[in-house]
Amino acid sequence: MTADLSRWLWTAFAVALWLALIGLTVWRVRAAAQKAVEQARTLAEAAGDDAVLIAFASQTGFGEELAWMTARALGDGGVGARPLSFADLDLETLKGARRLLVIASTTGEGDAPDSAARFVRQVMAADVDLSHLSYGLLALGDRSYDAYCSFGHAVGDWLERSGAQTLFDRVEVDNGDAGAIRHWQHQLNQLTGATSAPDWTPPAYDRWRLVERTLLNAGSPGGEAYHLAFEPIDHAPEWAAGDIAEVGLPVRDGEQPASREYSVASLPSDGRVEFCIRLMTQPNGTPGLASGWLTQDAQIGDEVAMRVRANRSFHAPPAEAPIILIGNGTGIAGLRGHLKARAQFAKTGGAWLLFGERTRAHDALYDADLQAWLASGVLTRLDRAFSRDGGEHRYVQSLVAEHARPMADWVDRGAYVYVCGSLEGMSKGVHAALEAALGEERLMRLTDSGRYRRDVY
Ligand SMILES: Cc1cc2nc3c(=O)[nH]c(=O)nc-3n(C[C@H](O)[C@H](O)[C@H](O)COP(=O)(O)O)c2cc1C
Repeated sequence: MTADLSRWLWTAFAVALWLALIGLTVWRVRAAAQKAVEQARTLAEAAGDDAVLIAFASQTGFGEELAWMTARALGDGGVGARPLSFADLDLETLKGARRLLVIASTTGEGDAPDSAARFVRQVMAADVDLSHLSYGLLALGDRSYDAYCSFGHAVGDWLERSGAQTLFDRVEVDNGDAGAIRHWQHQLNQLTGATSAPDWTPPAYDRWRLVERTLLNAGSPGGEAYHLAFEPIDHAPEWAAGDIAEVGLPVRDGEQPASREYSVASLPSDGRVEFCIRLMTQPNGTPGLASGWLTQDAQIGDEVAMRVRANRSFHAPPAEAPIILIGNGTGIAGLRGHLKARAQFAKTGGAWLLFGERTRAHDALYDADLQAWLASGVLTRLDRAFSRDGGEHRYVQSLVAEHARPMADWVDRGAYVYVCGSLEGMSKGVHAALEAALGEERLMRLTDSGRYRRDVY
């Protein structure tokens, strides 16, 4: 065999292997999505007319997960259940139900999750008679926010005004508190008559190993941002771009700190979970509990308890649709996951990234990846704003305003808009800039149809 022929054969073999890997990944993602749909259909079919309607409004997937656990618990107790997102909930469905369980998270500053925006505008604004309905309410929130559980309470107050009867007192869950969730489960047992249903155990963490930690922004005027990578020890779970990882922290001063959530910046085909984490500082100058541990104290090779959880409202749009990705700082993590996912398709509808950070010299996070994706056509367009490079402070929202025309064109061509990053520093400004660029009405329609999605913190 000549050297040329053998080189050709090796290249053909490598390309075939690469295509097979892509095919396998696409098949796996489709199979997982199909399984979720089938599960929903089976539950709904088994539910019958007297099913308990479980309406969930979730921004980052926790409420949705609890909705499915609730449906399973009712099913195990012999009571049919039908989980339904607020995105698909209408008055007719409520009129047709006799018993309703609402699982409602609060996001933003006391706001409804995006999936519930249409319901709030169109259904909750009206005076309706729901006196035939009995309901229970699980309100998810976090006491560190001023408007604690306020969307859950808004739904509860509206149901009261509409004449619905309570099945039991509202249950509030502060930051995933296990005790409150157990209380909800006991209320479910009352509904099913079960006496011995096991408590929902806290979700099992998998064992992962920290294998890489790289400082991404040496010399930056901002806080240090790190790229971290973890490899699974026992088994490799499946997940999709947009998903979130929940990290269990070690016990500190005899107390178990609440877990922390991070957007996953990699795909299962990478064989590792990757994050982009900023080292936070507390008001007294000491490092943040979770970010300090992950970026400073944990050593390469250390074991970390973690589970990856679905964040369906930030999953990818169809590959053939254009996507506009908007973010700042460590928000690049979730967006990088989406670009990696797009890179697995031979043909896509195009991707445009608008990103904001402090300096071009030190904070052009994942620049090598972005340049490679620009060169390969995965990324169609890249616009970055660096706020500390001198002159006027330009942020990512400034980019949205500057490029309002092409942005509207992309949306006309069916683009989805994904926003990932800080709530305070970015998402409110980006929202206002999008409203100005696209018009309030159009942005509302995008939200209602699931084409405007946010993963902000
Ligand atoms: C960006 C952001 C804003 C939030 N705002 C509030 C709030 O105003 N009031 C509140 O009680 N909880 C707030 N929370 C806490 C969430 O309601 C809580 O984490 C909940 O468990 C999330 O559930 P989900 O995953 O179903 O969206 C906020 C969380 C995030 C990430």
